Amino acid sequence: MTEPVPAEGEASPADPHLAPEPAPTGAEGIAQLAAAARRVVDTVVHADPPADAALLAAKLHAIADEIAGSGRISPPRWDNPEHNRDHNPVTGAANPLAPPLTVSADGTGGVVGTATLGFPYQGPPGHVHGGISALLLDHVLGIANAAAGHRAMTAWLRVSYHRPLPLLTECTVRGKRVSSEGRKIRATGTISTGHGTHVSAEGLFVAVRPDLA
Ligand SMILES: CCCCCCCC(=O)SCCNC(=O)CCNC(=O)[C@H](O)C(C)(C)COP(=O)(O)OP(=O)(O)OC[C@H]1O[C@@H](n2cnc3c(N)ncnc32)[C@H](O)[C@@H]1OP(=O)(O)O
Repeated sequence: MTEPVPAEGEASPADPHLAPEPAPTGAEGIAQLAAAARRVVDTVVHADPPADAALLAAKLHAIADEIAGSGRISPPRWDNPEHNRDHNPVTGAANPLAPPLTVSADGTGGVVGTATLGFPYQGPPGHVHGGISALLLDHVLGIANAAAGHRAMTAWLRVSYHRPLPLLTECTVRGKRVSSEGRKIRATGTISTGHGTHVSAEGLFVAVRPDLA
């Protein structure tokens, strides 16, 4: 018996990017979609303009329409930490904009995460955009505060760029709450690689008012 031949444009069952396993549900399914979307973004940033760009764009729009057809989640709220965790632009597995950075406790009261940033995050050639470094630090300092029991918003963040942060190199992002005084919390953090510290930051965070939290 001959194998059915996929129609033109239809993925072959041997396509390595198709998951033949049981369909994932919930957060796992969204994370899988986000990972695929992240790969599309990375590929588009790299690509020479393909001859059939308009056709490919139409296919991507059709996929987006199909995904949108499954409905939209309700707006995020402070009291839904899972949503905030999964959808944020730094560690959010459900957010294609997130590298994503994976963060855990560092055993000394702070938090630590690692990520390897690719071309979508490029600023100076071959290096990470400074605004992206600030984003990573802002968020990781926020997680450090949350881990220390403070749900807080950034009032100010001072970022120092010591040396360019290379793309495609695993970097380590650390954050730690250093003090708190009433609702005001101070935290510091760094981004480093095997070559040392590339970026450091200190910030003032203000605990979310109880009527908003
Ligand atoms: C785990 C999840 C991690 C998520 C991390 C995400 C980090 C973020 O991106 S947060 C988003 C960016 N930040 C923002 O949008 C914040 C916008 N600003 C605000 O909402 C408010 O100005 C806010 C919350 C900072 C402070 O407002 P409010 O809650 O009314 O506090 P307020 O009474 O004005 O000030 C409290 C104290 O902080 C001080 N303060 C407030 N803002 C500042 C500031 N910018 N600089 C210095 N001090 C400040 C005040 O002087 C006051 O001090 P004191 O108690 O000694 O008199």
